Amino acid sequence: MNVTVKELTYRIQNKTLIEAIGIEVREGELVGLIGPNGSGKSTLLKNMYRVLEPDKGAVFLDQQDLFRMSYKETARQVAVVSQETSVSFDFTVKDIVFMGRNPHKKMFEPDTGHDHEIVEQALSRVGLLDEAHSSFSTLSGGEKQRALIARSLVQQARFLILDEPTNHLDIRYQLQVMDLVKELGITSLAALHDLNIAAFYCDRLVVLKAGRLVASGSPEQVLRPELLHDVFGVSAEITSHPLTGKISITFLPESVNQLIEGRVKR
Ligand SMILES: Nc1ncnc2c1ncn2[C@@H]1O[C@H](COP(=O)(O)OP(=O)(O)OP(=O)(O)O)[C@@H](O)[C@H]1O
Repeated sequence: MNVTVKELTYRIQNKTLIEAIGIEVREGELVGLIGPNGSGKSTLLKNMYRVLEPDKGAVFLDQQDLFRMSYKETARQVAVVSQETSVSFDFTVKDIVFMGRNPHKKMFEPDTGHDHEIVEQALSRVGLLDEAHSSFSTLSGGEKQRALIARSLVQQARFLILDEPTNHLDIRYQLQVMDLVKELGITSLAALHDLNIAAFYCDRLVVLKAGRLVASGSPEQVLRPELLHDVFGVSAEITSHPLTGKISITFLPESVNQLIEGRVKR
């Protein structure tokens, strides 16, 4: 699925949180949405998964206008994995994953063997088959995210939105979740804070600053020291990693920066 965002603007109480954002996520791409705290990443994504209603602009899923679709149809096309993973009731992992079947069913329609098969396949794919009957709330953060990814798999959505999916996860689970997302190959847009992870996994990056799009392109094109300084207010050295060939960013704290400048002057 190709996703096109056109001139998306969202205001609240006369404050413009995102303004005229235009981005494209092409079939099978993983696009990273980066930007400092408060730059509008979650607001943009919430407009795209219809928790918020934009003031202006459009989103097209292939040729279909997202804002003209029913919510049920939207749920068949768009899956969301966000960082908020608490649930109010004591659901099992399997219950949570089963919820992904809802947009495909009528009210009170019983689950079929086909539904069970799809759910078990998804649990197996994310490595949680053994946890199927465990309580969701007892899972580790990484396992919860994997369960939510399994839910989006059974949803059979063609566009995956991830809002800081690796937040609060330790590095092993961060890599595991990103490996999984990459391996799925679903057209995906992910808000990410870790720029090295974004550089490693994403096909392209889009950068927000104060609600506006300020750059987009491959990680190599986007992650330049000048941009990091301008957008995040930090100094950084960018190298190409000898093993992975990917961009690697070393952030330089102000104290180190002063030391380097001092040496250069001497
Ligand atoms: N309901 C609201 N009313 C007023 N301002 C809001 C509201 N929701 C968000 N904001 C403001 O909009 C801006 C963008 O917030 P948003 O959560 O989209 O940023 P973000 O880039 O996802 O940030 P973070 O990286 O911290 O998660 C922030 O300044 C935030 O305070």
